[in-house]
Amino acid sequence: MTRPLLIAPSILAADFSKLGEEIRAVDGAGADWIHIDAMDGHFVPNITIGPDVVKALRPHTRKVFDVHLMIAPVDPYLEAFAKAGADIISIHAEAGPHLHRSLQTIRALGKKAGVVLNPGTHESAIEPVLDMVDLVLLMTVNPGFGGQAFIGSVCDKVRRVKAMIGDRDIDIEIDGGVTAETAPLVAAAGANALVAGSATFKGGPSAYAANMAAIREAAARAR
Ligand SMILES: O=C(CO)[C@@H](O)[C@H](O)COP(=O)(O)O
Repeated sequence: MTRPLLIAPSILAADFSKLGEEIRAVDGAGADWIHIDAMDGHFVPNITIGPDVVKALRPHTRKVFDVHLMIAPVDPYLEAFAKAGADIISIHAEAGPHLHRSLQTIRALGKKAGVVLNPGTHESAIEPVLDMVDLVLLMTVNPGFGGQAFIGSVCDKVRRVKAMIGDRDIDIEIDGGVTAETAPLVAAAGANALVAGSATFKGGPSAYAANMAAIREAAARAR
């Protein structure tokens, strides 16, 4: 079965002085999911969005809130992000301390669970938890900042993860440096959900629809 192609603008690249407006703009411009990056200044060298901001943004769209937690340890924050309105909560395999327990908690909170791998982490780290997740997110940059260069060597890992997943009902999402030029590489390798920050938000609101359409069309041609 071919999974639907999904475009998830990362609001890390949006204008933080008007995040609600920005979310409404990408919603209207064709975003499938809204990707929200929560960074703790410890697991990654940047601090961004917490659950109170997610809660404040929730009324601005009915689209799926795809929340990527770059937090270690993450367990103390799962409930707060769930209550704030996250639909998918993704956590890093590298963040620990107990990946299996954290995924159990996310599912027990009634949310979809995602597991994330940094570019330098082998996919064997997630094999034992594949039956507990709805999403595998493969980073194509080292996490912490938007606007970094795409790491193409991750494409081989996308292929291997796709094979490992088999017929399980799991989306493969890519995050970092996704553009109309790099999207075909990961789509051809088997990814179906594409996070795009800089490539969506460049040029301001009047460009968002065309920016996302360019990524979507380039990826679709490569599948
Ligand atoms: O999680 C992260 C970075 O850690 C990403 O979601 C970035 O925000 C993607 O930004 P672009 O590379 O698309 O600008």
